[in-house]
Amino acid sequence: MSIAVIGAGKWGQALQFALSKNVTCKITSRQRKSLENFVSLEEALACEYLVFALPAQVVRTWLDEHFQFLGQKILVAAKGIEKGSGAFLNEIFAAYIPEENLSFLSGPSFASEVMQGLPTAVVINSSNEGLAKEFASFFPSFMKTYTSNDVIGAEVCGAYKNVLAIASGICDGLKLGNNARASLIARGLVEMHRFGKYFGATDETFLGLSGAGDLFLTASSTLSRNYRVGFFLAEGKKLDAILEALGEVAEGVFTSEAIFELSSKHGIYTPIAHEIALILKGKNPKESVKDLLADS
Ligand SMILES: NC(=O)c1ccc[n+]([C@@H]2O[C@H](COP(=O)([O-])OP(=O)(O)OC[C@H]3O[C@@H](n4cnc5c(N)ncnc54)[C@H](O)[C@@H]3O)[C@@H](O)[C@H]2O)c1
Ligand SMILES: O=P(O)(O)OC[C@H](O)CO
Repeated sequence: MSIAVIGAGKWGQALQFALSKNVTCKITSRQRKSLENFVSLEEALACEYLVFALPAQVVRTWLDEHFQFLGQKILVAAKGIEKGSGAFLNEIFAAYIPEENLSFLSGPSFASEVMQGLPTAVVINSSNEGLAKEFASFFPSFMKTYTSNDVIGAEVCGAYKNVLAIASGICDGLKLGNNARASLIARGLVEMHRFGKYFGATDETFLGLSGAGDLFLTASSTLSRNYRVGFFLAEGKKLDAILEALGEVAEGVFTSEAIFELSSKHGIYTPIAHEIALILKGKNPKESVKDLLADS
């Protein structure tokens, strides 16, 4: 078997590190990097299994410009909803790859901890159970892999938790306390569930690794890029400067806009995500806190 990771950012490198414990895992990116088994894009695309670790917002353009379906089996490792279109990643990939060849990775998984070989549990989500189990079998013993067929639920959880992590960072940046952060995360889980159910997600996904697990992780740690964006926004730093200094993607910044658009279009009650979208457009975080506390 042959497998390659597309994208050599933090997550792509972490996934190659993990997968290389069990199999020879190639990696490629637009800029050549001095990584073991770094290969050309052509060589990567010729592999039987591909793991996509690109930022969600560039996926459609990347597929348009580079991808040719040769029967590859795909594991999408990105988390996000495309702004502008409001498209989920499974919808974007479905235009290029048959559903039975598609799977999606979710769950509480900081790249930096995977790179240390620390215990991690993830979920591989696909309508094709056999494919999910194939990819699950490639992961090393320190990464416990579960499988699920709730692709929509996993996608909503992975994307929405990033927006809630920004909210949690804002809460801590404003020094509102542990009570406030716990309430925010709990209400955020309810809101994420409401949003996911609208699009056909399954209830238990939100109580598992993809939902509560990834939300608790990301909303409670400075290891999260999204949490750090929120924290620095609360301190009055400008978003552009925060992202420049971060040097890595914070998907919640873009997914926030996508959720705002989808919720407005479909009439879904998502007050926390709504306020985060407004804050990212310049609203004072302290005003948002007042509005959320005053909200029914
Ligand atoms: N870092 C983590 O802990 C982690 C864990 C789970 C999931 N993810 C998800 O994985 C995805 C990637 O995150 P990351 O942490 O690797 O981000 P990153 O910022 O570390 O790396 C992103 C990589 O994508 C490349 N890239 C950006 N635009 C591109 C384009 N147009 N064409 C080709 N390559 C492009 C960049 O050069 C960079 O190497 C995100 O959706 C993220 O939410 C990250
Ligand atoms: O650093 P973040 O906020 O993008 O979170 C990384 C992973 O999604 C955690 O599961």
